[in-house]
Amino acid sequence: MPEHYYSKKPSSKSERTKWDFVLRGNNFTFTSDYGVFSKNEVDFGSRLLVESFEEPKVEGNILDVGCGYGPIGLSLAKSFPTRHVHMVDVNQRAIELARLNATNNEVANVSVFESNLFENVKDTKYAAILTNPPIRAGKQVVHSILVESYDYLAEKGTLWVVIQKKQGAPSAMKKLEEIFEQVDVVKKDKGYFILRAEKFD
Ligand SMILES: C[S@@+](CC[C@H](N)C(=O)[O-])C[C@H]1O[C@@H](n2cnc3c(N)ncnc32)[C@H](O)[C@@H]1O
Repeated sequence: MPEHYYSKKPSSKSERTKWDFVLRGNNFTFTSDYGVFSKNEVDFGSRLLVESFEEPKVEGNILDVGCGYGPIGLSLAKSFPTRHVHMVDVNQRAIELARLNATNNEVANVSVFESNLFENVKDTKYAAILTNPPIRAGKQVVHSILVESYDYLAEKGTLWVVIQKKQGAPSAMKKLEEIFEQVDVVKKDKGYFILRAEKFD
């Protein structure tokens, strides 16, 4: 069986790497590894997503779906210290690294837990949900994240998605428009789209 970054228990050898990266004006030292998405630097799409993100108008926690080693959730937790950020992933190696990165970067307002999609997510009133979705897991998984997010958002809560045009941005946009009251492309850069969907009721 080929190894994927979205395996529950990656079997690839472990060889951690550590590097510095600035997100939203804050310095981070990240540890990543084989068997997780983006081993050597923060993915361009993830960076575009966090740099485009605007603080939600409503009270509430923030959720990062498919957190990997943690760049999205940790950068938002650092930017918005009064909010709590939940970070979930199906990949146990990613969860372990996200926890380590939270500790090493002194980010305390996060909870990192294992979840297949929203399976273990209990909060249903998130102010914002962000995702750089697992394209390689298939369109069904990606669209499940988009569709199910609606039920986990507070009224006026927003879903933020980064997706490349060639990897399905137009169909993701169409799917979001079927469910959300307001959907916008807030940024386009190098073929990456940042989609923002708002729930009104
Ligand atoms: C494109 S990567 C983004 C990782 C990380 N957010 C980043 O910016 O580097 C997508 C992530 O989704 C996770 N994933 C895949 N299938 C999932 C599922 N069914 N439920 C939760 N997470 C999943 C993968 O393990 C991977 O970490």
